[in-house]
Amino acid sequence: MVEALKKMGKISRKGPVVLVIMDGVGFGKYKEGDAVAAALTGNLNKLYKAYPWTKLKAHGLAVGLPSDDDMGNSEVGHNAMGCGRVFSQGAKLVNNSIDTGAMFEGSTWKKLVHNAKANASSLHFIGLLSDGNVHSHIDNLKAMIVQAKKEGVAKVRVHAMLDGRDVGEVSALEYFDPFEAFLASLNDATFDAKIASGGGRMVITMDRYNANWNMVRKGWETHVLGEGRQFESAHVAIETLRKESKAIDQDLPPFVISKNGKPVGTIEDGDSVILFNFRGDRALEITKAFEAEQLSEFDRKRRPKVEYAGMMEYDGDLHVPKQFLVTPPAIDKTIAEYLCASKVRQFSISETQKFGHVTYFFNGNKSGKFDDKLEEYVEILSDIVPFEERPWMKCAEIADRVIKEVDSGKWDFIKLNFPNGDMVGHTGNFQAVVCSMEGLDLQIGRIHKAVMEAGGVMVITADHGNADDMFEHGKDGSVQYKENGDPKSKTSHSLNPVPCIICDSSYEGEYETELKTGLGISSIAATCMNLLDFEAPALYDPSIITMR
Ligand SMILES: O=C(O)[C@@H](CO)OP(=O)(O)O
Ligand SMILES: [Mn+2]
Ligand SMILES: [Mn+2]
Repeated sequence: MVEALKKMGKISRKGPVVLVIMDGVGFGKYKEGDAVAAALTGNLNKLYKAYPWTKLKAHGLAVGLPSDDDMGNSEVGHNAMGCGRVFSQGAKLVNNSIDTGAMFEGSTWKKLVHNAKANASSLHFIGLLSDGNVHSHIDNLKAMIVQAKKEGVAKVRVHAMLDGRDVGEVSALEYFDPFEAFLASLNDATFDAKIASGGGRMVITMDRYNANWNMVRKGWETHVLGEGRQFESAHVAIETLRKESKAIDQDLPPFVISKNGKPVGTIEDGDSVILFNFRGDRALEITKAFEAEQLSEFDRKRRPKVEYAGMMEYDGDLHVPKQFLVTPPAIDKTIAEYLCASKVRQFSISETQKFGHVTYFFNGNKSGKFDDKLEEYVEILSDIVPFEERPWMKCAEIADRVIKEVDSGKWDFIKLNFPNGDMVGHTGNFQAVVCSMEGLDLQIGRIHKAVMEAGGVMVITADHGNADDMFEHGKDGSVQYKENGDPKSKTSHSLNPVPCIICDSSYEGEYETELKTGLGISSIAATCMNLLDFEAPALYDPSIITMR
């Protein structure tokens, strides 16, 4: 338990502190492909003119990733904002665990390897095959396979999702081809490793926040049951399905690798299974499908009795999965916990696609509340559509509810996430992203008006960039083009900084109008505490405002 925060006695205001997180909206580095700059955002433009604002770092070391070459993502971004400081994140912890050999000394690894050897059964790996380092890294997988062979496992099967969302939108063969060659180089009389199934990450297995369990059902059928369209290799599957479906990697239909009509790697009783993704949001549902005694979300048809482990513990409240390879960052003393201890009434909202971001990620990957009486979480149901077809998503519905809650006077701290810049940004469709930003801007204007009328303060920021960087650029900064002359779309997050605008309805000179520079998004937590008239805990990264 944390202690109540100390009141500063410097700020008194009628209305709430409203933290608006514009997911995936940064400051573009290049003019071309910056959909944030290209959009008509009259409201944001006005706010930049009227209020103090600064830029915050949202990638790499500033959010606990291994290096400044790593783009930010929602997990590490919301963790940082929610706990006020920076923890070494999954990507880094898994690297360390493999480099030091700690993973292979651990009881979970030993148990799964022993199980596969004792039963002369298969060790399966399920996960995202790329070096995106948001959910997984291919090098981790390779290290585990090499080690499995060394320890005498005879049969390895890999169930691999195509990425195209944290890496180039049609880059899958850059990972799959060398990976198949890597497996071939390991195979000999004692060892047999193969890719057994796969598909686009937005089609199978990696759903999140219960948005679309059909994806998990399809993943189960593909990986576990071996049901689906058969191909002789992942390479052939990807080439064929690309030609037929015209889909980019993340949307490629599922495939099963077979020999003589028989899938090469269904998951059977006695097998061991490792989900090698380290990030939890898109790992929880498939984990539930393996672990739950009863599953109401879909009919598994057959549930093999396996030893199942995740790369990490994905939910620190519910302790899911039961077994994992690497201990997650010990994120504690979050802003929500401090605010509950200080009797601050808090309201959190987003639509399904980002609901867990302002709850589970914000609370350090814990799904529960700290205090039911002080906190309310609201989820607006997301549409199940390609978001380039509905780029406004549910931003108006989120704003409607936020305005209602601001008007109610019930809350001291309101936080919300608008998914538009990110979810539409990932589609790579420039026009749709511009539209998403314009839709979002209208809602920012509405919320701003309500907060000002209520005598509150609105803090506008983001967890990382995406919409600000929609074209591929070469090393020299030039736009990369496709054969047909269109710019190559960039579907992944950017390395760009994000805004922090402080729109204070009742500013009376309590703090300097010049905001600090050079800080990261972890400073959002202390800033919100100050705006609520609390001293931030000494262990938190500095506030963006300097109190007078
Ligand atoms: O969609 C996701 O899972 C990631 C990208 O891999 O995006 P975000 O971190 O914004 O949730
Ligand atoms: Mn995000
Ligand atoms: Mn994203």
